[in-house]
Amino acid sequence: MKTEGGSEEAKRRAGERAARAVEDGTVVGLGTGSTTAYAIRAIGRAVDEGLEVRGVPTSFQSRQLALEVGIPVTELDAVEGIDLAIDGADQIANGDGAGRGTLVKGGGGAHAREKLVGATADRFVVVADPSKFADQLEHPVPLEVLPDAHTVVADDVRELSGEPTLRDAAAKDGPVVTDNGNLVLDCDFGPISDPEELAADLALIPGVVEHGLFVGLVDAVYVGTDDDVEVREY
Ligand SMILES: O=C[C@H](O)[C@H](O)[C@H](O)COP(=O)(O)O
Repeated sequence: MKTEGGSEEAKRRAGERAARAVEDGTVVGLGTGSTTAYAIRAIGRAVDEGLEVRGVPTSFQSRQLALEVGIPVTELDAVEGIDLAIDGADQIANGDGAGRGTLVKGGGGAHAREKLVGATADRFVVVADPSKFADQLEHPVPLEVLPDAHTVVADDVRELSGEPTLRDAAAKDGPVVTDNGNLVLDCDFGPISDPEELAADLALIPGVVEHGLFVGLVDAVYVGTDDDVEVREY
């Protein structure tokens, strides 16, 4: 479930700036989405100029793009670690209190692999435009769920005062099916006062493969605007 984003110029600046942080001889996590795509293309150009990297894609989309631009791709279980992961976000908490730097991800349904790769990385950098920030998270939280679990998970979400919606596919009848063969429930909890507590509650629901709240994972956010990039360390 995607919300309206910022300008392409802002996304491009954020993505290309993050790509400059990729060092020679490293393994880089390749996130998913329109902002990260600018980073992947920039890494591809650097590879053309001699940069040696291996990319661990987080989705079919990022793998396809990496292959298209010439980044050698590998898998998480074929590397000893990830030096840097670059990824986008659907919403970022910028308040000073609990939950600062917490993300909602999964607008493209890729958050399970994105969390795995981001959590594995020595440094996890998010690329975004200013429209992604909020004082308090309120973006619906995507849950990747086992296909036959969607009704019971939806009931559990309602018990947590959330409103679940099975994500429909745009160019196919029926629901979105993730790269892992699962379904997605977009769960509206309204303003989320305690993201850490909600993340813990969601993680305990049987049938939930992964939820889209990223708590305590991000190291920095590169915020692109139409004429600059601000780096916010967390
Ligand atoms: O599943 C998709 C991801 O979490 C994306 O990183 C997120 O939706 C942000 O994408 P975009 O940069 O296109 O706004």
